[in-house]
Amino acid sequence: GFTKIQAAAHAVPERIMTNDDLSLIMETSDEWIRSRTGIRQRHIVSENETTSDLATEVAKKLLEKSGFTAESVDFIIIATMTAESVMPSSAAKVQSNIGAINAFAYDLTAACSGFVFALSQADKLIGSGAYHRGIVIGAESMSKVLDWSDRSTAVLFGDGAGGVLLDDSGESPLVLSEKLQTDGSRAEKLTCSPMSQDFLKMDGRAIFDFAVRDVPKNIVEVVGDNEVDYFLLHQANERILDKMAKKLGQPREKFLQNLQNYGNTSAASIPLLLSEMMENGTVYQGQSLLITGFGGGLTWGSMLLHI
Ligand SMILES: O=C(O)C1CCN(c2ccc(-c3cc(CO)ccc3Cl)cn2)CC1
Repeated sequence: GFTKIQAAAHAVPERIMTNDDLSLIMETSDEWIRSRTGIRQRHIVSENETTSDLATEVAKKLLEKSGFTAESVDFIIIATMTAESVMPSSAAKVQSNIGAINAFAYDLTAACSGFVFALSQADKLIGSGAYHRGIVIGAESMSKVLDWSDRSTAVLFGDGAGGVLLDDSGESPLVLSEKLQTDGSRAEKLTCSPMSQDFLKMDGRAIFDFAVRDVPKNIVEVVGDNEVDYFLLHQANERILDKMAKKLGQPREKFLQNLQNYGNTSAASIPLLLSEMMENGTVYQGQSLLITGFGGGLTWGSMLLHI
């Protein structure tokens, strides 16, 4: 059968940092952050909490919600740019933590497009008939890779994880169309290399322009003349969502948003939004959703899903 989303789940660290909390440790203000980004607060991992811990929490919730056993899972893909170790991968740790003894597991890095790239791959693993059930998670502890002395980026990001459990029980295609893109020639505009002590750096103007110029073209191509119930875009900035809605000639309320509560959680932002919106009944089976990631690489990509 076709790929089907059997469950969605999310997990965020307990600790909350408000904009006012940030204004105590750096030259910023709640007014500036809210007016320029829409963000009001973000969740921050504790000292010994890792990306794998967040991903493990999501995986356990997915098994609980779906009722499937860990032994029945064939693969685990974690989209992350903040794995606490390269080897072993976060996915391998999650595999062990949940006892998914029959699953192969790997991490995928595509920055804020990671979840979309991973979901596309998972859809093909299942669509090929080679595998039947899998877990795809976006998980980040961005607070561990930020330059906390750079107020232009430190206020934008947050920690969290979200994911989906997929299997091959679908009666009709999940993915109606998709387009994944990369432009490595603009790689220097958004970088992060913790290994060489280089924390997150961003040319905000260049990335903002990239989001407003290149991403809408990708969305138009993927949507075609299909109806879309909701657009679940990477939760980077509220003003970008405003501009996207205008550029695409779609009602702003179709562009779901929770960045006010979590900040930009990179690869976790789309699955975190999807999980919350399914939990509160905004999103439900039978709807057409457009998911779009965009960020470092530069990478960007959309998938039109009939869930
Ligand atoms: O208004 C201002 O002065 C500033 C102008 C710059 N801003 C930006 C710029 C870029 C991003 C961003 C980041 C990523 C990385 O995940 C991906 C996608 C985007 Cl569009 C977020 N905020 C903040 C407000």
